[in-house]
Amino acid sequence: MSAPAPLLEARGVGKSFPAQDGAGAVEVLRDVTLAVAPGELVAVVGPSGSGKSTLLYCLAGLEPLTTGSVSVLGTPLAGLRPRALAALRRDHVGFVFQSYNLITSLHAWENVALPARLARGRVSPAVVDDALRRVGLADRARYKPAALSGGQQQRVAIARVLASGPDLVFADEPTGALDTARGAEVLALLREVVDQHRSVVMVTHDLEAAARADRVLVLRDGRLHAELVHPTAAEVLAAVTRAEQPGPA
Ligand SMILES: Nc1ncnc2c1ncn2[C@@H]1O[C@H](COP(=O)(O)OP(=O)(O)OP(=O)(O)O)[C@@H](O)[C@H]1O
Repeated sequence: MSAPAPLLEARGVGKSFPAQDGAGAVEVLRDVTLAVAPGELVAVVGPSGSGKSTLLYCLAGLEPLTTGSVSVLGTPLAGLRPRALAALRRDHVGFVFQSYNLITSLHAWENVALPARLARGRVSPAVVDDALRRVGLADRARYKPAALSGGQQQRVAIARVLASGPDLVFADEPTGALDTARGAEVLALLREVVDQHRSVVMVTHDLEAAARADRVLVLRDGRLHAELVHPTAAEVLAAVTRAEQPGPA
């Protein structure tokens, strides 16, 4: 039997930003090639500044690439007009981002309901209630984001993913603002997402979170430095420590 088509494919992705002193460009990602299959939970780890968040933004179509290509569900993002790109994200992609997150004027329940409503025109109230209950926030449904802690806002974002059921979820530090027990619950919910043949790509500094992934990609200076399959937390730590060492890769 042939392998399932990847939900996400990146080839030779490079990203440069203009240098802050105005002289030339800073190369942040170099030649990143990867594929994520349905049912995979992939973690991206690496030293601070190695390009993890930039990679996530590029893969999610939120940042234009300097070189290379990204395809989501077989559709190359570069060929899409802004409206088609927005529709692809709306219908198939979910985000758990600290800085691309909840709509401040809507309370938690409305934030959870919104993506499903936009994608399908309707949402079942019971599904929204259930998603909030599963992240432990049933009693905060009518709270606006400003009245929620950082960790609670992250959990609302997870509930939004549970309620809207996107094929591909990008998560930036999904356990970052949570204590160990809540972090473990969130990882269990992300595992449920991939068990439904969907995919999750998460950037994390949390070794225990990375050790719950099927695959861990280690970035160093904007390049893929190593790939670990079902590693332990100790193996992730060793790989990140190696990536932090100066000298040739
Ligand atoms: N908009 C931007 N303009 C210029 N440089 C940027 C921009 N965004 C990111 N960078 C640079 O790209 C590099 C990688 O940043 P990025 O946030 O992707 O790293 P990271 O691995 O996620 O870091 P951390 O673990 O500290 O969050 C950094 O040196 C950063 O200064």
